[in-house]
Amino acid sequence: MSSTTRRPLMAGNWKMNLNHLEANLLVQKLAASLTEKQLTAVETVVLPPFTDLRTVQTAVDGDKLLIGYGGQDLSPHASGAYTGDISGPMLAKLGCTYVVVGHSERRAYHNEDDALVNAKVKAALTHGLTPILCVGEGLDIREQGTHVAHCSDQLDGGLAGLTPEQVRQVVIAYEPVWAIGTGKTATPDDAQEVCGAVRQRLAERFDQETADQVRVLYGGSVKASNIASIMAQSDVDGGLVGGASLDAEEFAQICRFPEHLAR
Ligand SMILES: O=C(CO)COP(=O)(O)O
Repeated sequence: MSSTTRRPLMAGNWKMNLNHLEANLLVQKLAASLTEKQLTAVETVVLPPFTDLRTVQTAVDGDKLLIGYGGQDLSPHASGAYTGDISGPMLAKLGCTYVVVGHSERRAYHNEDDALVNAKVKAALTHGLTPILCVGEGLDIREQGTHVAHCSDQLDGGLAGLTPEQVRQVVIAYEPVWAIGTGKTATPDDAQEVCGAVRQRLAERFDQETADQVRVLYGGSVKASNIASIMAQSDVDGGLVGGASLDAEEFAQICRFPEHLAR
């Protein structure tokens, strides 16, 4: 399967930004900035903070917007005494289709290791959510030149114990930590090197059909000005966009990256 048969996915990770009123405004503006043709060609998803999800659901359902949404994290547990956590069934009930798992900020600030990330991937799948499993190396690993092995290990850990059928429902995001929020984007070749290696690893660990079907995103200082060159890489199927997704027009421009969708 070539990259042209995998539907491009642009996901806006709002991180800890925007209250529910601002969320409503941004979703409405985003939908108004994109045509039905554009929203059909490129799957467009927002990943707001938990406190905004009900508002986003109301906006999307009320106006039948062709925009998907999801959470930025989930508990590995379905319910129980886990103060402060949010479960897969709660996200699914709000109409979420996606959930980010193993973002480098969760790994760094909440000590999430591959075993926990793996449990969260499994919880997401159990509750009908598509996990966006993040992998990526820090600057030290990049400078040592061991970034491909590092990302492959995170991939193996995150997908441990899954069947090929389950892996086909997962989205992988390669986010080099040194490129997140720094304005320092990986070159298109850097993005392709690791996204290609991720796909190759999926073929080795699972099977070729799985590797061909799974969408692999790039994330790290994606902007309207650099998305086209990143998307020109054969193994990059979309973007996981942080800062630039907080501006409706910039994110809409990112979603219009294919030349024929520009107008
Ligand atoms: O972490 C990211 C998305 O999950 C990337 O963030 P920036 O686009 O702000 O660099």
